[in-house]
Amino acid sequence: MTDTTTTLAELERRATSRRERPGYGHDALITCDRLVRVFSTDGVEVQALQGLDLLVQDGDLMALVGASGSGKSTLMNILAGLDTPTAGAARVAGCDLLTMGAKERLHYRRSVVGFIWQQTARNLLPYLTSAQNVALPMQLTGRGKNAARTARVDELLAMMGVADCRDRRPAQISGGQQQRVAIAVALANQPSVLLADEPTGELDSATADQIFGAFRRANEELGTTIVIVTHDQSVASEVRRTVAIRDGRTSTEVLRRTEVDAETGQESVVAREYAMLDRAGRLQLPAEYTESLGMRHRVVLELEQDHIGVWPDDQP
Ligand SMILES: Nc1ncnc2c1ncn2[C@@H]1O[C@H](COP(=O)(O)OP(=O)(O)OP(=O)(O)O)[C@@H](O)[C@H]1O
Repeated sequence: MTDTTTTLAELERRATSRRERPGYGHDALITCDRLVRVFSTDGVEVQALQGLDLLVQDGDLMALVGASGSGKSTLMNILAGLDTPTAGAARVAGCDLLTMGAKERLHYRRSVVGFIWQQTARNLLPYLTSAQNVALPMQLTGRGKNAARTARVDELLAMMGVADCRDRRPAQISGGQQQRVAIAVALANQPSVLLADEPTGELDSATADQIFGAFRRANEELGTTIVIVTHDQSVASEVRRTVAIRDGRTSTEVLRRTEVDAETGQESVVAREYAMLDRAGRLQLPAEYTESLGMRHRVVLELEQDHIGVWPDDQP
């Protein structure tokens, strides 16, 4: 009898502690929890996202990389509020991207996220000057009085290093300047998150560096969280965190930190690559590792004191 009571009490205690444990990503600005997106065309299903987990903290500046077709743009479209996932959960700055109604979605796209696309022409209205392009999002949301808006427009254009483009239309400025004006447009309504899909894809490397500098300033001076999809290795290696997507899931992550040499005082950036362990305990082993050891369908796992060993199948 006592045993049964103890067991029940213990079970209850465990259930309560599980219920009270903070949910996955409760303190993250962006939470993607087992995100799935299936596209069906002509009866053929493509699983663009296959249970993707991703957490981004407030104030992060991070890059997303991955082969063509791995699901990067699908994820960005969902985070931008332009597409809805098939299953899973996605939350950005407290907004639930699956259950949002039309009105909330409009507010989300105008004020919570800002986006910059690869095609410079997609970011700006061609018949408006840079200043008018930056002012437009504020006018649409009725934000601020005229004088305050003008001041913010000038402040953002100056921060992005394109104050001299103020009164020119997109066709009268370079592609790199257009992208920097586009960042100012995206920042106009003080979004929590900036999303950029290959923002330097159409530009040469010197111009790409300037664009990246503009993102860094937005991150450091305004505290805006920034997620950049890029193929550009130099951009990916500039950020503290690079997450790789493979087959619709996050697969590896590189974290970089600055170390100071105790003797010389010299600073150097140290990068470390991590494999992602998803919430179900799944781990994606790099193909080059498994191939080099001939690992295929089964592997042997052994729990050691401070690591888990993975060996090739020992059965004939
Ligand atoms: N609207 C759609 N209809 C059908 N399939 C789609 C659609 N959008 C994307 N896909 C498919 O989903 C998968 C992921 O595509 P996605 O565009 O997200 O990849 P990506 O990593 O952004 O690629 P890239 O680097 O080439 O832009 C691909 O197989 C793609 O063909």
